[in-house]
Amino acid sequence: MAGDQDWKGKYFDALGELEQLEKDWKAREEVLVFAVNRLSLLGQGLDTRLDPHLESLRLGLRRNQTTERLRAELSCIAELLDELRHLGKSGLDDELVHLLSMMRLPPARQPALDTLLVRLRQTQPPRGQLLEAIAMELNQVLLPATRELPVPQLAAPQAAVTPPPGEPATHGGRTLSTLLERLRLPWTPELEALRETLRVHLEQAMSAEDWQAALATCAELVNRALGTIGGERDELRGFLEQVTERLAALEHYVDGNRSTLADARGSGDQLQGAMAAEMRGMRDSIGNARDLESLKRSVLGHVERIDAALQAFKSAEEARLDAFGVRIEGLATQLGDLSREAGTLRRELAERDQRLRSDPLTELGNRRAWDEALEREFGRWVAHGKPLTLALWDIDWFKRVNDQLGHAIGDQVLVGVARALAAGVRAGDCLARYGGEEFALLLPGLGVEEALAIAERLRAAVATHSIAVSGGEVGVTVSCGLSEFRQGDDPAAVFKRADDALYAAKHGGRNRCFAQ
Ligand SMILES: Nc1nc2c(ncn2[C@@H]2O[C@H](COP(=O)(O)OP(=O)(O)OP(=O)(O)O)[C@@H](O)[C@H]2O)c(=O)[nH]1
Repeated sequence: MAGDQDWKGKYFDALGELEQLEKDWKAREEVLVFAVNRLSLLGQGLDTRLDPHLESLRLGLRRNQTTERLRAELSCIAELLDELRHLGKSGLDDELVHLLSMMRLPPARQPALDTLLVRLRQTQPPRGQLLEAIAMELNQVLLPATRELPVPQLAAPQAAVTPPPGEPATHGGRTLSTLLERLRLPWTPELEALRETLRVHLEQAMSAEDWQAALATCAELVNRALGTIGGERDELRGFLEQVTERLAALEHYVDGNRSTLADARGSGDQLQGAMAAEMRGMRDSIGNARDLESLKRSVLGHVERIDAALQAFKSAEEARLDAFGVRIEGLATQLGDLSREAGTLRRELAERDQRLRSDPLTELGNRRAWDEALEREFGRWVAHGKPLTLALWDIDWFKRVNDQLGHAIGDQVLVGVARALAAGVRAGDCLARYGGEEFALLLPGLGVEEALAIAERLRAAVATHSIAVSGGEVGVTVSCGLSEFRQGDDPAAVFKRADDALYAAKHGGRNRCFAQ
């Protein structure tokens, strides 16, 4: 009996343990299903090939599909992830390094680039400093005239390429985007538009084919920029050759006139000599005259010779004056041509200058105009110490506008916001399109309190007026971050504070202005 009791006790103990184990397994399974669900949501958007498998995995878990089917789905996902890891970590970086190593710089600069590339190959991301050094090397070659200019302080490179939620940018995308921004190429509006398109692509997750296309666009961008530099150099060389020719012609005229003057002086001396001789002859004739008749003849002879000498001098002088007139006329034509050409060139340069500094879509100043204005106003602030405030604007939920209404309407909204902001600032304030849907404003002479009041007015103006777009109206809001220049600040520090304030405004609910 006692043995029976033992056996029963053990049986119930074992049953209890089994029940406990089953509960533990159930709990663990729930945790695992939850974790797989979350991880698959996180992975969504990484790659278009991966998305259907992740979705099917989530569905399978929800519908309690067989372990076999779940395992098959998981092995597909693992394979794709392996492929993506390879592409993201090495393939893309290799392509970037390959692209850089394809660039041929002048012999004096090539070794420096080679050394940097060797270091780039040996360094793990993030490699911002190395890329900055490479960008500087390329800048030195591309625009020697700007060698002494500092590399622009990219106040918020991360922000500029932060991927939109749900579309994570790869590390390589950010790297390439940052590198492009730091290159001091002659960004014509056309090239800027191309760079912006590329940047928007780089912000999104891309397949291997997309990468190839993006790198090809990148190479094309650099080549076209180099072409622009070459074209401008040729144009300038042509103009200088023309000016040199005209100067040579002017020199020729000056020489011609100098010899004309020398000739005139020579024939004047000749005339004077001839007249003096005739006068002496006349005086002698008068002294020696024996009768009136011979005196008359002799004097007449002298007078006729004097007259002939004068006539000769006069006609030589007239010929000289005619030649001189022709020369002067030629000279005037040459000078007229030169001054017309200089005027055309001046106008073309001014137009090109304007194009280089303006954003073709919104017609506000572009990033280049902004960088220059910031440098200029910072210099004034250092010199005079009058208040200076910087404001950054960003359209709220702009991605939704693009997603729901299309990029063309998105562009019209951008223009509408730019106009609303421009309408509310003074002529001396520098308003520029900093990038994508971001605007930057400099308010010279205003402290943060006054600037905040203006920003509030602008924010309210955008929020209360719909923007007319093709086929209707769209209402958007903007957020703004402001910061005033303080003792010891440099532009990058102020930009960073304004950007932080903008971030706070976004996270504080959007459609608001914050100052820091
Ligand atoms: N139509 C158009 N869209 C642009 C242009 N430049 C940038 N964008 C888009 O602007 C959107 C910015 O989106 P996000 O950075 O996610 O920000 P958001 O949707 O405005 O959201 P919050 O800033 O957080 O309020 C991206 O979808 C870009 O593709 C442009 O020139 N034209």
